[in-house]
Amino acid sequence: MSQLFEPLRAGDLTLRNRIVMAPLTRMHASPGRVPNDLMVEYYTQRAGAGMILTEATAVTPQGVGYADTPGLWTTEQVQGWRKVTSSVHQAGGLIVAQLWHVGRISDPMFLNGDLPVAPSAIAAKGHVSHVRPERPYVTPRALETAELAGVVEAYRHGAKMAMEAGFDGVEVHAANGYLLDQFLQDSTNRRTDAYGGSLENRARLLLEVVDACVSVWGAGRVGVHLSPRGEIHSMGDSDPAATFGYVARELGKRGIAFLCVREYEAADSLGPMLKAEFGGTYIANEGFARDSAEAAIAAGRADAVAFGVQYIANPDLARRFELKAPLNRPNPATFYAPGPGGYTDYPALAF
Ligand SMILES: C=C(C(=O)O)c1ccccc1
Repeated sequence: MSQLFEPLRAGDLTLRNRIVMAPLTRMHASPGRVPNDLMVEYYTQRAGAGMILTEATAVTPQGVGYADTPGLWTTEQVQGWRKVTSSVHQAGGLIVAQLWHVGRISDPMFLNGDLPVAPSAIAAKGHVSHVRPERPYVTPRALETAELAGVVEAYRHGAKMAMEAGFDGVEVHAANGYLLDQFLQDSTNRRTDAYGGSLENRARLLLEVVDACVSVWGAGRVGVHLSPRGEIHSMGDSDPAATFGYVARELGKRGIAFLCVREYEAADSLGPMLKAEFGGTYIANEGFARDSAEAAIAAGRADAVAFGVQYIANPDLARRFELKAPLNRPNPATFYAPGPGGYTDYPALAF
């Protein structure tokens, strides 16, 4: 019998199956970065997932880097997200907010002319054309040591806003070359204060943010997203196994609800080591299909698997997996397009 459809405890969260909706930035929030009715429909359609991890959601205006991505720092944004969470709950779903700060992956056009902030004044290479005007990344401003407590408080505020918005928990976005990942990896963090240099120092901001979220939610409703392979946004670390192994151990000591790792299914994945070091509920993300997810769970390689593109195109993915039904084909041309096309118009099974 496949374990994919068995319930799973992750801290204080109970997933009805092991099929997780991965965080998917789609840029469909209405102006003011407030979730709109289309987002309510989109997430409600996907409530059959064991757990929905929302698209990355900024905790502060300083942490924004793309047009129309949602926020979670104002009352209006809380009200918008509450429509999403209550509709997902009415459909029997579980939904966790992914808390985000893009750091250097921003631009003065999003920051009222200010420079993006980062651990060090090192610009990302290239540009992100598919979701932003074709402009090279600017060189960010290194955050002052005295500013870092304010960054932690922004995440604590976001965690509180997520609770007011009716979420079941929060996931700290520490992956994909955004702020917390920029502090963690030594290619982007050249600080000489207590937040740079040693592995412990580079992980300090992430762990202070996790502790702030735990102070709001309790450990049982806090997760973390990591991407040790570091390809995105010209990231890199001189010893990923040591860096991410340390973080996994520290998160395990805190007893948080889950660790979700963007690991692909590659043979050289750090996933098995990270799962062992963490010791808690481990969610593997990226590069899995139904059968390989089932095999990974059966082999004890993961407790659950997060699916991204498959959830874009298949609102009822969990049911399709259970019935071994064919999947809708995703259309990359509409991944970031406004409106219902490619967002809420993928069909569910008719029966
Ligand atoms: C939040 C994102 C991530 O985590 O990669 C993202 C942002 C823009 C486009 C795609 C994905």
